[in-house]
Amino acid sequence: MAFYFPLAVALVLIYLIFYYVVYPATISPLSKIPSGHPIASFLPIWIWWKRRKGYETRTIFAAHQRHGPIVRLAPNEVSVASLDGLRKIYMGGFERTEWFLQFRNYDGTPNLLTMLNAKDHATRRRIVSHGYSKSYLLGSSDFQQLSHILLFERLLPVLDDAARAGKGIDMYSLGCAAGAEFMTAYGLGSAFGLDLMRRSREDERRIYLENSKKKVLYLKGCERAAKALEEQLLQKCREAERYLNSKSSAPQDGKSLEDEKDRKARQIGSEDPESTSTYPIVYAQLMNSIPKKEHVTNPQETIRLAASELLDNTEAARVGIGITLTYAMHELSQRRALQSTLRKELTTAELPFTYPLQHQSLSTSVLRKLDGLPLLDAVITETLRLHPAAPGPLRRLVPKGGTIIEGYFVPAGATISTAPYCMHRSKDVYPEAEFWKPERWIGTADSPNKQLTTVDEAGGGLENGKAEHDPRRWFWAFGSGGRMCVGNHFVLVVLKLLLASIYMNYTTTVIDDEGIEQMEDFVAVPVGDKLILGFSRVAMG
Ligand code: HEM
Repeated sequence: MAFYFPLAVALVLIYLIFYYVVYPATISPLSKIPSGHPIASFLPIWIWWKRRKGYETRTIFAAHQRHGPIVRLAPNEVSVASLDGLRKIYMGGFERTEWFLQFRNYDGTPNLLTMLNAKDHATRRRIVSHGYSKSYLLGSSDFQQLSHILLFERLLPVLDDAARAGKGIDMYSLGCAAGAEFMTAYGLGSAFGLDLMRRSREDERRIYLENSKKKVLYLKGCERAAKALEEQLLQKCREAERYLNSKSSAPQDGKSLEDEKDRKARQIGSEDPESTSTYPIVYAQLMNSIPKKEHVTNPQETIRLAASELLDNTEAARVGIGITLTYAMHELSQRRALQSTLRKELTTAELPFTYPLQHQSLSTSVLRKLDGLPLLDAVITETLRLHPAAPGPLRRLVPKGGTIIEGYFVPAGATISTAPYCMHRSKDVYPEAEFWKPERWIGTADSPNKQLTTVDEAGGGLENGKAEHDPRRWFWAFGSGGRMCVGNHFVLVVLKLLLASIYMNYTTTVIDDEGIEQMEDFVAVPVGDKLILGFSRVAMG
C-alpha cells in the first residue's frame, strides 16, 4: 500500500505536467500562435490579472504590436486584430461565449445581447431591428416629435440657464441622461420615458446615474441598484401597456406602426398629456411579436422579456451616447475654430436648431440633411474611433471543425475575440492613430451622401471599402455581422441631433476635465465620472 501511494502521486504529477505544460506549450494547435506573455500558454492568470487590474485592452493591444495580428492570451484564448479575423469570426457567425450572460436582467431574463443560441437570437433580432433601422427612424414622426421635446424643452433650457449664469455643466452626466431619455421616449413613448435632463430634475438624475454606475461597475450596493433600475423600467412598461390597451385601434404589427394618421386623429382635442404621448415603438413591437414568434403565452412573462430588452437598450444608450457625446465635446471644446466650422456647416444647411424654437420643425427631410453633413459625421466617427464606448474584446467561441485565421489553425472550443480598440489604433490604417483628427474622415466617403459610419442593415459595411487599409473597413465601434450593434443608427442620429442643437447655439470650453481618460471595462466610462464644460451663447446674425 505504502508503495502505491508515491506511484499514484507521481502519476498524477505526470498527468498534470502533461495536461498543463507539455500539451498546451507544444502539442496544442494553439502552441504555434505567438504568446502575449510566456505564461499565457500554460495558465490564464496573466490576462486574468490584467483584466482584474483594468488594463486588459491596452495589454492586448501591446501584445499585438509586439507579435502581429494574432496572439494567444491564455491556454484556450486567442485575440485577433485584422480584417481576416473580422471576416471569419464575426461575419462567420461564431457564437457569443457565456461571458455575455452577465448582461441578463430580471433574474436571468434574456435579451438580444445575451441570447447565445443562434435560432433564438435571429428570431428576436428580426423583432427588434425594424424599429431601429435607419429608414424607420428618419421617417418616424414619433421620433421627430420626441426629439423636439427632448432637445428644445428639456436639454437646451438647461444649457441656456448655465450660459446665462456663467456656470459649468457636467456634460457626462447630462449626456448619459440624454441617452437614457431618448431611448426610453422612443421605446416606451414620450409620456412614459425617463425624465432626467430638465430643470429641477437634478435629484432624479443623480439617483438614476448613481444606480447605473453601481450596476455597471459592480460597486458596493450593485445588486440593490440593479433591482431599483429594473423595477423603475418595469413600472414604465406597465404604464406603456395601459396606454396601449386604452388605444382600442392600436397598430397590430410592425408595418402598421407607420400608419400614424389614425393615431394622430385620436389624439386631437384631448387634454390628457399621456394621450399626446408618442407611440411606444419598441415596446409595442416586442409585445406584439414575442407571443407569436417566440411562443410565449403568459402576458406577464412577455412584459418581463420586453422589459429586459428595453433595459439593456436603455443602458446601452445611456453609456454609449453619454461617453461619445462627452469625448466629442471634450475634443471640440479645445478647438474653437472647429466649432465655428461645424456651426457654419449647420447654418449653411439651414437646419432649424436655433433655440428657442417656437414650432415643431423636425421633419424627415431635416433629419436626412443632418445625416448627410460631412463634418458632423466625421466628428462623431473620429470620436467613436479614438474613444469607443465598448473598446474591449468581443468574445466568441470557435465552432466545430475549428478555423484558420492569419494562417494559424484555431481548434473548436477556443475563445476568440477582436477588440475595437486594437482595430482603431492600427498605425498603417490611421496615421497618428492616438490623436483625434476628424479631418482624416473628410472626403473618404464614396459620395457626399454616404456616411462613413454607414453600415448596411446586415452589418455588411465592412466589405464595402476596397483597399486593405481603407479606414472605413477598420472602423469597428459597433462590431459587425449578425450580432453587430442593433442600435447603431439610433446612436448616430441622436448624437447628430445633440451636437447640432448644442453647437448651433453655444460655444463650449473646458472648465474641469480631470479624470477624462477612459476606464478599460466592457464600457469605457471616464475615470473621473465627469466633464465640466462652460457654455456661451453664440450671437445670432
Ligand atoms: C455609442 C454607442 C454604442 C456602442 C459603441 C455600441 C457598441 C456595441 C457593440 C460593439 C456591440 C457588439 C457586441 C458583440 O459583437 O458581441 C453591440 C451590440 C448591441 N448593442 Fe450596442 N452600442 C451602442 C449603443 C447601443 C444602443 C443605443 C442600443 C439600443 C438599441 C444598443 C443595443 C445593442 C444590442 C441589442 C446589441 C446586441 C445585438 C445582437 O446581439 O444582435 N447599443 N453594441
